[in-house]
Amino acid sequence: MKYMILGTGGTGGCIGGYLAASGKDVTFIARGQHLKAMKENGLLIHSSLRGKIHLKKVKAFDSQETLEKYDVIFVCVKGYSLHEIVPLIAKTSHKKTVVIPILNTLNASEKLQKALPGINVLDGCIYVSAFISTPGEITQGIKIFRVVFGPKEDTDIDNNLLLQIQEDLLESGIEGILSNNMRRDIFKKFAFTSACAATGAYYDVKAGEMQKEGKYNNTFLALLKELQLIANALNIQLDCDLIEESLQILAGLASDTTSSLQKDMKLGGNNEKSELIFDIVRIAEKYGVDVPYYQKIAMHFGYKN
Ligand SMILES: NC(=O)C1=CN([C@@H]2O[C@H](COP(=O)(O)OP(=O)(O)OC[C@H]3O[C@@H](n4cnc5c(N)ncnc54)[C@H](OP(=O)(O)O)[C@@H]3O)[C@@H](O)[C@H]2O)C=CC1
Ligand SMILES: CC(C)(CO)C(=O)C(=O)O
Repeated sequence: MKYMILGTGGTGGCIGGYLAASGKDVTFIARGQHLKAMKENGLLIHSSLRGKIHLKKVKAFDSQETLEKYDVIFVCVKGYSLHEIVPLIAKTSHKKTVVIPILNTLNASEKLQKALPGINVLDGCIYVSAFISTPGEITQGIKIFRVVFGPKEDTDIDNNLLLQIQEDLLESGIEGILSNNMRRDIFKKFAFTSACAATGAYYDVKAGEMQKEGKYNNTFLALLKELQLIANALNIQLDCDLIEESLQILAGLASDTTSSLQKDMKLGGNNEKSELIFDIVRIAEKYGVDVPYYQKIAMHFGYKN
């Protein structure tokens, strides 16, 4: 099975790095200094789970260089880069290729499917904390590494292929979960990240501050309560207590963790505030749900209705 990692950043570097380290056929798509470093020295992952993973030689290309077709494409770019990678997916897919977006957004899969009719786009999400620490190197910071994926409702995808992907993930040391309710699972993962990233970015605090009782933790909880109302409005049946589950994930983060939203805001370029914060306000407006905490944070970051 041939895997392509479309976007070798924090998430893609970890998925592809683990798969390649266990002998799977992986091609990495990257660009800039990071790609240059990978071509010269391979990929180095500093992992809290596995120690150092050093792949001395990797198949790394930019989006123009790769001409092959792949069986599985993990889409691991930020929400704001999604539109630019569509031609590459179209070029590198065959009839049975499955595309698995793992982004922290509620509708990445729908957007891709709309732009790529005839290609099998699954739903996916990821539990990991990782970032490019220097070109060619990824730092992975928590002990959870889980990829949840599955077909969208009412689609017909070869189940053996999905089971094979799950087996490959498990063999590589990634907790691969094949789900038959991705609407629920994406919302659960999104909810944690959205509340965590919105709180962290608004107050400019690290996970350790949010873990303690007090103002930051209260905001995190208030956002989660609003997300529960959004889930109700969208008719998403959660199989857990959103607050309990999110508190558990928060407790597992290293105290110096900041979300990728916060990191991107500090860098001053593009960021995912539209997907992670504004989208909730948009949904709330559409369904008439009261979300004062999201509203306040969205306005602070420039949301205009
Ligand atoms: N990092 C984390 O811990 C987690 C992230 N997520 C989510 O996963 C998604 C991916 O995040 P993350 O891995 O952090 O993102 P990163 O920014 O670390 O990685 C994405 C990489 O893809 C590259 N890229 C984008 N477009 C192209 C292109 N056309 N050709 C080649 N390379 C390209 C980017 O390059 P460039 O920088 O030049 O744009 C970047 O290196 C986001 O939705 C995020 O919210 C979910 C859970 C945890
Ligand atoms: C888990 C968390 C909040 C931190 O890495 C994340 O998902 C992100 O960075 O987007």
